[in-house]
Amino acid sequence: MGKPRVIYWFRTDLRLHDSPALRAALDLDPTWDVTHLVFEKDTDAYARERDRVVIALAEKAGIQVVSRYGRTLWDSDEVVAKHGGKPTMSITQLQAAGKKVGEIPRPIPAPDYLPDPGDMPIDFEQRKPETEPDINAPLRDDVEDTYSHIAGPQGDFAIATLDELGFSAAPTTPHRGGETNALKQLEGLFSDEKYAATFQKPKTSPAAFQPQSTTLLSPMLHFGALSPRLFYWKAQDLVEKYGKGASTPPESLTGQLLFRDMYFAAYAAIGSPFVQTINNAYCRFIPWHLPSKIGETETGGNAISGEYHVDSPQAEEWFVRWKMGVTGFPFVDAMMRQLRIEGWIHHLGRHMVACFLTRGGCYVHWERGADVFEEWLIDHEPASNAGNWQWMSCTAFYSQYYRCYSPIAFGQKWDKKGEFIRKWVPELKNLDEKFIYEPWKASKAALDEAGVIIEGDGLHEGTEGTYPAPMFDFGQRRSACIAAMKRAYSIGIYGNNDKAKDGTWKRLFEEAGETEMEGFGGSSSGKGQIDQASNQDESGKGGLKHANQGIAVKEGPMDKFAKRLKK
Ligand SMILES: Cc1cc2nc3c(=O)[nH]c(=O)nc-3n(C[C@H](O)[C@H](O)[C@H](O)COP(=O)(O)OP(=O)(O)OC[C@H]3O[C@@H](n4cnc5c(N)ncnc54)[C@H](O)[C@@H]3O)c2cc1C
Repeated sequence: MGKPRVIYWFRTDLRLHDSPALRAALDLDPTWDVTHLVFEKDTDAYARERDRVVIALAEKAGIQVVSRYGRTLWDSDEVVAKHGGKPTMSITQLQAAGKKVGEIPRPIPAPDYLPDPGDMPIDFEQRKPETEPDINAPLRDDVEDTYSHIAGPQGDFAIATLDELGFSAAPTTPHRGGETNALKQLEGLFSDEKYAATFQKPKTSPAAFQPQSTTLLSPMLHFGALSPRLFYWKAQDLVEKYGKGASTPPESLTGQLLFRDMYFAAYAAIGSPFVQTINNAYCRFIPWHLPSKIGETETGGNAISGEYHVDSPQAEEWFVRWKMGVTGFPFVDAMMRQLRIEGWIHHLGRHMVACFLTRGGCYVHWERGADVFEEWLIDHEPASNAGNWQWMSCTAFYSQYYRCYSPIAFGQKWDKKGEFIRKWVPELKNLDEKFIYEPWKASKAALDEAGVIIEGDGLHEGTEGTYPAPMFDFGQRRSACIAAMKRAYSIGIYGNNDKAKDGTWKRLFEEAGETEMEGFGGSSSGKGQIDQASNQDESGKGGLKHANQGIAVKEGPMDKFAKRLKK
């Protein structure tokens, strides 16, 4: 037999350093006569499903498949196996199971060379994949060109550019990816030994910008431009060298990476129900507003469909205003605008806006918030996103629902003068710091002096300097939410309970005196529902005021959605 010919499938590992799968491919000493397919293991539910199909096809074609884990500190499946097949629901469970798996492997060096693929004849039939429905259609200005040629639009196997994907707008995020940047960022982080060795997450400010107070390495980890093991061992070695005063998990840098592994292992154990309530035995059922529509999977199971029921027009309006960063609570709005433009916000900022949308304000389903994060985060990770939304909404991992973030006091704790708000909510940039978190309390004279008009709902074009009044009384909403959470906890059903699935939960909650769900079920016939996936154009007048004045933001489906809501 001749030398092996290997296709290496870059997926969750856009790097050369510490890539066990790439190493395995190179160890085959390939000649490029395809005999092997090699890729990094991915335990996300959709990836497992895809890989099952790919592996079957490859084996049928006589191609050997090799895969290695490298996306997490430990192989998530091994962690689950050492945890009795169960999901890791706390960092201590993860640590205990990880210990049984063994020491986190040290990173392996980048290869010295990559073999030249040489001649790659591609004179075979190209079967173009189905591209409908195209959920990005509203954002494209041009046709997607990715499949015009089997070796990519230019025929050179390069990654498609934004233009080639049909997007002409320039990216709004200032953050840039790639392994070179990732390693430079890592080096910068560890050059400040005191910062890295004594890092305590709860002491980092969500309002800090230029620079932010945490590492901002999450997008690099998401794309695999940075190996989590390299990051871990840099941090761990430094802590050992630093000695007294060094921080420890869960607050330390290593602790942050352990949280990441905890969510990955939880997802690996639970599978697709992990990213939803329905069928998820570990996620509490709470009758939030705007629940997902449930569809049937190919295997006959239930899965959220990406669309949702509008049980309450009021909650729908709150949700849209939350997403657009026009709630009238400046700290929440600043966070949501940073998220929309930059694709990243600080962890405690995520806490703040997630609590506000769910159990500490709007009582809107955490799955709605997770959808928005999925769309906008540049570090979006299904395991971390769903897991953290469950944590913050007190449906899993965490249960202290009576502890809510105040959109006023919490921001003031970090940023008395409101500099973060001034950056992201420029309508308020000249407002006295006494009112920057609560502009509705400012006197007419103070508002006039700052050129601010408090008016409207923020969803429509207004006079320059117009900022909306708060969309509700926060104190009242917090009390209503805590009372509703208390009832839901006492009823105590989970996503795999039949009552959660067949609708009989409703009677249970009515009997317990639940009023938060008024109007629930009113639109399940389809009336009043808004199909999020719809990309039909409509001619809503009075264009949406873009939340970030002076910053070009492309109108997305949600903008159209918001206009339609107001029509
Ligand atoms: C509602 C909500 C949704 C979130 N969605 C995501 C997501 O989609 N993708 C994502 O990577 N993180 C998510 N997080 C976790 C966390 O907010 C981000 O990982 C972190 O803010 C990234 O910034 P950083 O790299 O500066 O973090 P650092 O504090 O510097 O931490 C270093 C690394 O540890 C990991 N990490 C830290 N905290 C967590 C955590 N709580 N959960 C999982 N990993 C963590 C990240 O990979 C991060 O890059 C979410 C948090 C919340 C509250």
